[in-house]
Amino acid sequence: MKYSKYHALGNDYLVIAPKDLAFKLTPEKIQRICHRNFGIGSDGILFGPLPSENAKFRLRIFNPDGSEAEKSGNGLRIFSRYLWDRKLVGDEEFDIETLGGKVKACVANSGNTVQVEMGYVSFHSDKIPVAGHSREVLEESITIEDKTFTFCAATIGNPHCVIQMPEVTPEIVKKYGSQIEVHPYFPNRINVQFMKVIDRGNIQIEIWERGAGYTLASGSSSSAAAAVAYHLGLCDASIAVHMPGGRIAIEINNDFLVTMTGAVTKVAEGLISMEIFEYLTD
Ligand SMILES: N[C@H](CCC[C@H](N)C(=O)O)C(=O)O
Repeated sequence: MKYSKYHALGNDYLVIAPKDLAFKLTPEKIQRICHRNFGIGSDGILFGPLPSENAKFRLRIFNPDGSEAEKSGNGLRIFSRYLWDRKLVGDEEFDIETLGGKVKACVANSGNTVQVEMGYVSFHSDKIPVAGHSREVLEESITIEDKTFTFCAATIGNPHCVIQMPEVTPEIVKKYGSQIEVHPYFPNRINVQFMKVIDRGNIQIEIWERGAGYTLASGSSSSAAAAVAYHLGLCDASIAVHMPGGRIAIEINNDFLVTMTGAVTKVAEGLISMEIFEYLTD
């Protein structure tokens, strides 16, 4: 079965087109395809283009644990580049329907840069969701083991927990991220970012993704963390988000409409052998 592999600042995805699908994409098969040793290896699968009633294309996004995500910023940049590589789009703006809403995308710089209008960020508990009474989730407390953190929560279609720290490291996000991801506060689980505000135009984040674990970059995490920093008055409306895999440019308007611009790199095209699914029950 054909696939294309791309990465966006080290957050890598496989694109599988419905026309090439040779079997039902079950969670077990997705886990196997994404496995770094027993499969191709990736931070997720982008399944599309699918038909849509209200956009030019529709995209389904799967995490390596087999769960489906409402949105993926890096995934949307990669999918946009895939469409451009196949001449299904040119340099014009086009829209893509996702589970977490419709976005607008545009490919530039000979396919190496993609801009996506990601949608509006909300901090409201009912939309994220976060357990408890209806409110904006800003500067609340969460205790994991011996540590109590102050966090803000946001959604840009998918949910995010943003924790501001004076310094951030991979170690801290790997130590606490997996427990925050599945904390009872978050009925749909949650993506986690530890954020350092460098100055009014720059933040640094370390990321633990829902359904994927530690990743080198994340577009929706960049959007959510930047929106939190802006909402808290710590940053201006144009923010560079620095991650281990590289940098994403975020623009936020007064209504918290977020536009993300970042790189995409093509890695490979290939064929998935059915042998990798041996011993799977479904
Ligand atoms: N794991 C995320 C989806 C992928 C997000 C990330 N790769 C991005 O670039 O936004 C979730 O379950 O919401």
